[in-house]
Amino acid sequence: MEHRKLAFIGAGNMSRSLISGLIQSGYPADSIIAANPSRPKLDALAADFGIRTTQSNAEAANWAQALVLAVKPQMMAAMLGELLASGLRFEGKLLISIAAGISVARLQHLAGGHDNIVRTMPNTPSLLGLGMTGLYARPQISQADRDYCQQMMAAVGKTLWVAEEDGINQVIAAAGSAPAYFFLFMEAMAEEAQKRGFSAEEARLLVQQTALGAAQMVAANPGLTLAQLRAQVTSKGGTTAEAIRSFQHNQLERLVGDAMAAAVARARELETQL
Ligand SMILES: NC(=O)C1=CN([C@@H]2O[C@H](COP(=O)(O)OP(=O)(O)OC[C@H]3O[C@@H](n4cnc5c(N)ncnc54)[C@H](O)[C@@H]3O)[C@@H](O)[C@H]2O)C=CC1
Ligand SMILES: O=C(O)[C@@H]1CCC=N1
Repeated sequence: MEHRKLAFIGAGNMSRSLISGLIQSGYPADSIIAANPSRPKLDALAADFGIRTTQSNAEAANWAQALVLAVKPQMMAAMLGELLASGLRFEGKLLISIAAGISVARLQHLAGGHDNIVRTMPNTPSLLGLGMTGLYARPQISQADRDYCQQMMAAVGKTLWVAEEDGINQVIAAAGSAPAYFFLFMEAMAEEAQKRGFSAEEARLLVQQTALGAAQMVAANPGLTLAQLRAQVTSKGGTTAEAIRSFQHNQLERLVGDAMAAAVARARELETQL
C-alpha cells in the first residue's frame, strides 16, 4: 500500500491494534507517529513497534499526510479545537476518524471546514489482523484517499464500505461493538462450565476453543448458511436440540435484536450530542 506519513492522534487500544497490524503488514515504522498526552502508552508503542511518538498532537499532525483521529468521541471537539488553535492547517491532509457517534459533517465543522474526511469503524481484533472495519466517504473523496483507507484497514482485517453514513452506525452494532457480545456470551458459558465442575482454566479452554472452532467453521464454509452449520451439530432428539430449544424459548433472537438496536440508538444519540 501507499506509505503516507501517518499520525495516530490518541494512542489507546484501537490505535495500538491498527499500528500493530500495519507494522506486521510491512508499513514502515518511521512513517508512523503516535501522539498521546501521557508517555507510558507511547513508550510501549515505540518499544514494541519502533514507531515515532510525541506528546504534541500538533507536532504529529503537522508532520503527517494522513491523521487517524483515535481519541474518545467525547474528546474529539477539544482535540481538534486545540489543533486549530495551534495554527495547524489541515489542507492537503486526509482525516480518518475511527470514533463512534461523530458525523462527517460534525468532524468537518470541528476541523474548521476541512472536508477531506473518511469515517471508519474498526474493532479490536484488528490487533490480530482479524479486524472487521466499516468505511464511509462522501462522494467527493478521491479514489486515492479511499484506496489508502481501504488498504490501511485491509492490513488489519476485512473491510466493508457503506453507501450511507448511517451504515457506520449499523456496522457498530454488527461489528464494532460486537466482539464484546461474544465475550459476554463466552463469559456466561465459562461461568456455567465452572459451576458444572471445571476449573477456571478448563472452562476457558472449553469455551475459547469452541468459539474459535465455530468461527473457523463459518469462515471455511462460505457455501453453507449459518443455519445449516447449526443443523450439522443438532442431532434429531439429541442434546443440542434441547439447548437450542431453550435459547429460542427464551427469545435469544429478540435479545440480540434489542441489543443491536440499543447500540445503533446510542450511536445516533451521540451524533446529536457531540
Ligand atoms: N475500543 C473499541 O473497540 C473501538 C473503539 N473505537 C473508537 O476508537 C476511539 C478510541 O477508542 P479506544 O482506543 O478504545 O480508547 P482509549 O481510551 O483506549 O484511547 C484513547 C487515547 O486517547 C488519549 N487522549 C485523550 N485525550 C487526548 C487528546 N486531547 N489528544 C490526544 N490523545 C488523547 C488517551 O490518553 C488514550 O490513550 C474512540 O473514538 C472509539 O469510539 C472504534 C471502534 C472500536
Ligand atoms: O463502545 C464504543 O462506543 C466503541 C465503539 C465501538 C466499540 N467501542
